[in-house]
Amino acid sequence: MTVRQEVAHRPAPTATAPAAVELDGVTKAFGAVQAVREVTLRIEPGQVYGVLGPNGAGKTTLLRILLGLVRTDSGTVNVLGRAPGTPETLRDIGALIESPAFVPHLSGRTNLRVLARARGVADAEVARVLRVVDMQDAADRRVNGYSLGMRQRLGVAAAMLGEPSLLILDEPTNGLDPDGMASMRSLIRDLGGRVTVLLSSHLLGEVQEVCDRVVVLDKGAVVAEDSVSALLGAAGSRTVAVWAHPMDVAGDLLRSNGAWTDAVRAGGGDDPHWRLELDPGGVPELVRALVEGGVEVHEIRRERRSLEQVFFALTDNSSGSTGSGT
Ligand SMILES: Nc1ncnc2c1ncn2[C@@H]1O[C@H](COP(=O)(O)OP(=O)(O)OP(=O)(O)O)[C@@H](O)[C@H]1O
Repeated sequence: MTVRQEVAHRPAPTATAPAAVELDGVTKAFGAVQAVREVTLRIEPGQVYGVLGPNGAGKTTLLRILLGLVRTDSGTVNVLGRAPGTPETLRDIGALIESPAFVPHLSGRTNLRVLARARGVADAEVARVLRVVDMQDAADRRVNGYSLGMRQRLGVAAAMLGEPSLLILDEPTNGLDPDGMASMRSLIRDLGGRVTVLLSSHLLGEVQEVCDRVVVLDKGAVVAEDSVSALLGAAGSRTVAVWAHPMDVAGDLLRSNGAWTDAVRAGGGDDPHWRLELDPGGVPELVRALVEGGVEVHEIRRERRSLEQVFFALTDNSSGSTGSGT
């Protein structure tokens, strides 16, 4: 059974459903450190929502605020239509913050049973969440023999006990190998749509692949909040690649025009083309100039920027503290 089928009995959120998370002007300082500054955002039910930012940007503080673990200085916080941190609110939230703690000499299944009982969740839930994270086969082995990836999956299973409608995952692929990352990504993607998933990550490739929407924080403040596709589109690159024949004639024409003197030859011998900076409105003029100069234009393609490039441009952080995740 797929994750989709496992959670299918939960009705899909409707357009009129209240926000899963709503923050308005939220601010938090630790002494002189302004960890969160005037953050306003809304997360719709069923979204897979990413919180991105360089080290110290305020990601963990934000997640802790949602769990009621940190009290804000000002602003309003609404989680699943309620105040954060109350027993009713927490009952409907599953969280995986840092590495999950399990009793090492007990099996995965027994660990989940202990947690289920402590939370007043029916035993049958254990089998369900094990199926969702595809851990049935390893469920009766001791946790101390699990790989890191298996522990993380068990952590997600634990967070899902009792069918919370909001899952908060802090760096869910932290320390996983590429296989573990891929299966965690597909698990998160499958959960989206039915459950609201809020995840923080340094791994931009991961966020680009799994999230519907992201907020980018820098020094506690929101520097962007949008769908991943809009962020990539809005920050669209000015760089275009031009395939034309003959190449040399095209190059002479480009370089003789004051607007395109930055054109450089790229692609090596196999795939020669010209690369240059060009605004979208400049394409017709470029094509006209080439064709009038006797050049055949085979293709013009605008380069897509990766979320990583957008992120660095937004946060002015090119120190490499954030990996590409791929
Ligand atoms: N309990 C605390 N006491 C004092 N300062 C804190 C506390 N918690 C966080 N901070 C500070 O607030 C700022 C934001 O920290 P936070 O952990 O939220 O960032 P982050 O984006 O999660 O960073 P990282 O990616 O490194 O985990 C940092 O400057 C941090 O040192």
